[in-house]
Amino acid sequence: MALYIKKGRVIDPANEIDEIRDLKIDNGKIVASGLAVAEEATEVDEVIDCEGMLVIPGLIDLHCHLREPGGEAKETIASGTRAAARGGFTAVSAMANTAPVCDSQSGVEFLLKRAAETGIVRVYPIGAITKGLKGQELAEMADMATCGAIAFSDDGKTLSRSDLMRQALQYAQMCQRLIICHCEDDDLVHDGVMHEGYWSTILGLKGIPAVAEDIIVARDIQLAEDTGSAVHIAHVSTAGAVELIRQARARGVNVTGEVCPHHLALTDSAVEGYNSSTKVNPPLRTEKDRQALKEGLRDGTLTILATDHAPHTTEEKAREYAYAPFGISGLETAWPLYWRELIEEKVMTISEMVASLTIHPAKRCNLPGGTLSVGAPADITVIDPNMEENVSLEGWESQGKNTPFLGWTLRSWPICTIVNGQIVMKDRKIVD
Ligand SMILES: NC(=O)N[C@@H](CC(=O)O)C(=O)O
Ligand SMILES: [Zn+2]
Ligand SMILES: [Zn+2]
Repeated sequence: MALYIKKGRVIDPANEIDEIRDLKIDNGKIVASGLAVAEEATEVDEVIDCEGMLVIPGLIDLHCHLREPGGEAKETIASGTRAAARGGFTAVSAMANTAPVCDSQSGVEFLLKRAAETGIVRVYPIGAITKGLKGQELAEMADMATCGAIAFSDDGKTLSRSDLMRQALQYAQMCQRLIICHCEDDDLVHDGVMHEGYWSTILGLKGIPAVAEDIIVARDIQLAEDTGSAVHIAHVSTAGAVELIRQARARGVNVTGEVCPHHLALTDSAVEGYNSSTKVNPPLRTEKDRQALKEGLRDGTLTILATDHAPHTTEEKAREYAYAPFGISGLETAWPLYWRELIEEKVMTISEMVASLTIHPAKRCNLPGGTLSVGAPADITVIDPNMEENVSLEGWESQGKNTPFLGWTLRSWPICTIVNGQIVMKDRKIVD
């Protein structure tokens, strides 16, 4: 039995395709792509009529937190990958800040094994840079790379010691892996809980200055330049960081940066009301920063869109603002938020936005997928660009209900997610 995707607007940036086409899927692969391919379908085949829909490569999230092992009350690989599928993602990479930390071969193997047993989208492990994320001793990076770690990051924490970051960059280059940097100077962050500025003063909350981010972004760029290694800046949130990345790229440093939906859609004014769902690392910044992120995406300084999906329990987020954990549950609202901020605001073309969620992250980490080429794995997402939906917890798959977007009416939603030729989400519901 084959699966046909009929008459969708196929957008495949890697192949410079943007036209109405059919796709044929068989044995987990795209086997044909063209104008009247679906006409050969017989009764035994399945045909999805996609008139008026966008058919794009499955979305790839380079930055999410699945919490398993150790944080199963917040999320599991099962619930997190269901949230991913509902959000149109066919692959996610899982950060290492679990308990225990994913800092060894057994950690990577555990993740891959659990993902094979319970995950419904592809899961790629990111190994820790330092043992236990403690920032004191390098983890066994080469071992982890051999058994499947696609990149290394101490995300959740800044690696303060520049000597270790330098060594990590050298090792990562040897094992042809990317270092992903969480950039916040710990001393400047201190016990801040939101962006330092007008709103932190008004609200009486301790601030995190923008320069806390800029300073570490500058350091990591300098270290990447010094070692000739590749570096990727996670969750870029400040105008200063965008400018540093722009200048570094112009002089040939191998640096990329990613942007998260919440930093595009919200500013620090959203903290008014003390909704702890707005508490995130790095914090929501100012309008000037938000516009700088958009300009960075527009001019190609920032090439990757990621969610930084960071689920927490309702109990933890119910604490007072200062004591609630940082993080936003982002997989299920990412696409329509990007759409609102980047397409409706005419920052990027649809094809450019799709590239930032597919071929760019795939290429950066040497992952399969990211295209709709004949012969490629059939990881495909179908989007209804006109569907309007209110963000609500009805049908929400992530265990983390910590979203600041409840009640927002958003347009353009994923309606079908196909992983390796299998339909895992249809009509906004997981196919069990
Ligand atoms: N982004 C967040 O606010 N939180 C992340 C950690 C991180 O991405 O730095 C988490 O693990 O909860
Ligand atoms: Zn981080
Ligand atoms: Zn993160």
